[in-house]
Amino acid sequence: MPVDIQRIEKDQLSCWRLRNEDAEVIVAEQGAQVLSYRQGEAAPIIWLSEEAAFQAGQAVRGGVPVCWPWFGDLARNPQSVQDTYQGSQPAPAHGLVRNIDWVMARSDTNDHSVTLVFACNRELPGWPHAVELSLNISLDSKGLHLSLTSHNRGDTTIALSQALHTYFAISDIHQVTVEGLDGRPYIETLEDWQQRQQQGDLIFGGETDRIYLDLPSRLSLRDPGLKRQILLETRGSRSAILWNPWIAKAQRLSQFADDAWQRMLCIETANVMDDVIRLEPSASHTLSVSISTESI
Ligand SMILES: O=P(O)(O)OC[C@H]1O[C@H](O)[C@H](O)[C@@H](O)[C@@H]1O
Repeated sequence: MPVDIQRIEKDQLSCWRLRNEDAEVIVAEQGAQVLSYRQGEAAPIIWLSEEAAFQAGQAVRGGVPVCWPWFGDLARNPQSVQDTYQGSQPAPAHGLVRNIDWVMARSDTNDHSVTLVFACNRELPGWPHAVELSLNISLDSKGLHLSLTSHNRGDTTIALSQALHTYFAISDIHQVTVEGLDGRPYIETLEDWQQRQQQGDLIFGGETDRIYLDLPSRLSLRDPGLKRQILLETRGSRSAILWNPWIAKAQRLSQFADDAWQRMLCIETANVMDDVIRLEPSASHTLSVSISTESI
């Protein structure tokens, strides 16, 4: 089966389109952000907002933004992560790399798979640390594989939090279930960051913004409406954020239709809270997720 890599433009953003058999992935150089992933005529697997704007310097709503070298609000991170930022400007949410250009450093194709490697080795404002960052994006007959590697080239230990902030496309938020969380501790960020424990599978009945800890390597998103489950296999991660803005927050989000909360769910493969990374000099860490689907 032919595999194919093509450079395309989406408004102001330079992108790459990877195709393999009947699957297609589009990645923007800005942020090395996967924008979309679909297999054949089926509904997209990764969600991209119908109001997405492809503007330089602005993270695109949907796809897989890379959050690095911290996740979320820096002030909510462990002190060791907060201490790495020395900027005079307020620390931006989700770190420093999601709206700057990365470099497409390498591509590989063979009969069955296609891989792009993006690198981000720029100096980051307020973050004077020699950590090389790369994202490997690989499409094969099993699915889409993302691996984010941080390599400490400096001589001090650096603490990082991070996430592959994946937006999944779903039929209806009221009908989907996330399996693999039962019995796991989580932080309910909407109730004063209380620590709780998940009972059973996760279903959705309101705004959700939770940090799950101590996770197994496999989660699944069951979607009876689309007759499929999306499987996530992770490596180098024990934490994930489960996020859906629901009705009121949807109206405040940029590039987000008022009713889009019904059709998306973020499962963000992460290293946050007690799962942050301590990267010693010369050490590297890889955070990976493999995304595939099965019929149900
Ligand atoms: O609007 P953004 O900066 O892209 O953030 C979108 C969302 O990301 C994460 O999932 C956080 O847990 C949410 O609290 C946040 O609203």
